[in-house]
This record gives sequence, structure tokens and C-alpha cells, in this order.
Amino acid sequence: MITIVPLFVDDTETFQSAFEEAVHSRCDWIELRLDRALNDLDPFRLLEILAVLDPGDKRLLYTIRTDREGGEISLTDTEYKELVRHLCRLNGLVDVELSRLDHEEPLASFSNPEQTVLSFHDFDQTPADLDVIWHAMETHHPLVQKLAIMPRDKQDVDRLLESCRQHRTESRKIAIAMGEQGTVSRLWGDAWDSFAAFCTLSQSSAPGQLSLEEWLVKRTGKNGPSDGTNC
Ligand SMILES: O=C1C[C@@](O)(C(=O)O)C[C@@H](O)[C@@H]1O
Repeated sequence: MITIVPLFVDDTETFQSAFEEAVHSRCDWIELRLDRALNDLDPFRLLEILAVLDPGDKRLLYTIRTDREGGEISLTDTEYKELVRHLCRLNGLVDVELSRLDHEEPLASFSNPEQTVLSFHDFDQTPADLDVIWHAMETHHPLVQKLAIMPRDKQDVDRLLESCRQHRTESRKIAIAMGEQGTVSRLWGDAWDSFAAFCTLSQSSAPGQLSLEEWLVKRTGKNGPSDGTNC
């Protein structure tokens, strides 16, 4: 499995040093969460900040997590898609929320599928129709399909992981069960074909994330690198 460390971007030195720390850490990708910053910063200032970041050998993932899916900004579809278009021109991957897609504007009309992590989140429950969600993502052929849910019990965690294992696709898949009950999905998701784990460095972005250090120790028995199955 690979590890992804989320960081909330802003224009402070604290962010710059957290970014440096992430670049020099043992994570594989760095997720740059942009939703908090978009409440205060002009989007073009934010794009300027992103354009000069040097990720070294890490891959960057730009994410605008909107309030519809547990994030911190409210955007119309037009605003959201315009921002995604700009992010696609940067060097990195872009998270796109499945709920923003419709027949008239499929993924390819505002994002590059080969650069996209297509995502679905439910912070309250585990939807009954997980297969329908995976199949809806499949129709857009993104690089990665990601489904994150909140389990109420172990059966929900099992249902999520099994749905991931059974979903046949050319995309990479990520299945996350949030909260304490979902730890197995973050630590051993690869047993069900989920290829990445979000781990905290300094900031958590969702319930149940393990620290990068704890994840590495639990996976390898020592503080070694993740298995480097990069994408
Ligand atoms: O989609 C995800 C997964 C996540 O919600 C998690 O549960 O680790 C954390 C978010 O930062 C990220 O965008």
C-alpha cells in the first residue's frame, strides 16, 4: 500500500514547514487540502502558492473537499468545475467529487480522467448501494476510484471492503471506513485491493486516520518505508 499525507494549505510559514516535513517524510503522496484556504484566499493567489511548491519525489494530490462531502467550503458546480480546470494544469493529481458529475458535464469535460482521483464520501453512514457507487465511478474511467464511508458496525466495514474487492476496474481503488471501527481498511486495505492509506503527519483530515509513524510501525514492524507500490 502507499501512504498519503493530508495537509491544509494556507499562505503561512507554518504550512511551508509542514510541507517541507511531508516532502522529507516516508509518505508516498501529499494531499493538499484547498477547501479551508479557499474561504480566505483569492483562488488565483492559492494557485500561485501551489505552482511554486517543490514536492521532490512525492506525488501531489489537490483536493477541494466541499461541504456536501464533509469538507469546509460551499461552491456552486460552476465554481467547483472552474477550479478543477485550473488545478488540472498543475503538476499533480486532482480529487473530483462524484456528486459534481452529471450526464451533461461528465468528468472529461472539466478534468483529465488520467489525472483524477474520483471520490465519494459519506461521513454519517454506509450507503446500502455501494456497488452502484463503484459503477457510477467506473463510467468515467478515472485513474483512481475512492469510496469513504462511516461504518456503524463491523458488518459495514466488511461490506465496504468486500465491495472494493469485487469491483472489477482498470482504475486503482481506495476503500476507507472512517472512525475507529474502520482501522482495518486503513492498515490492511490492500488485502481487498485498496491501494492507499491516508495517514496524518501534523494534521488529521478525517476520523480514524493513523499517524504515518504508527502506520509504518504496524505495517512493517519497524519504522521503514511503505512498500512503495506507487502509482
Ligand atoms: O478522501 C479523503 C479520505 C479522507 O476522508 C479519509 O478518510 O482519510 C481524508 C481526506 O483528506 C481525503 O480527501
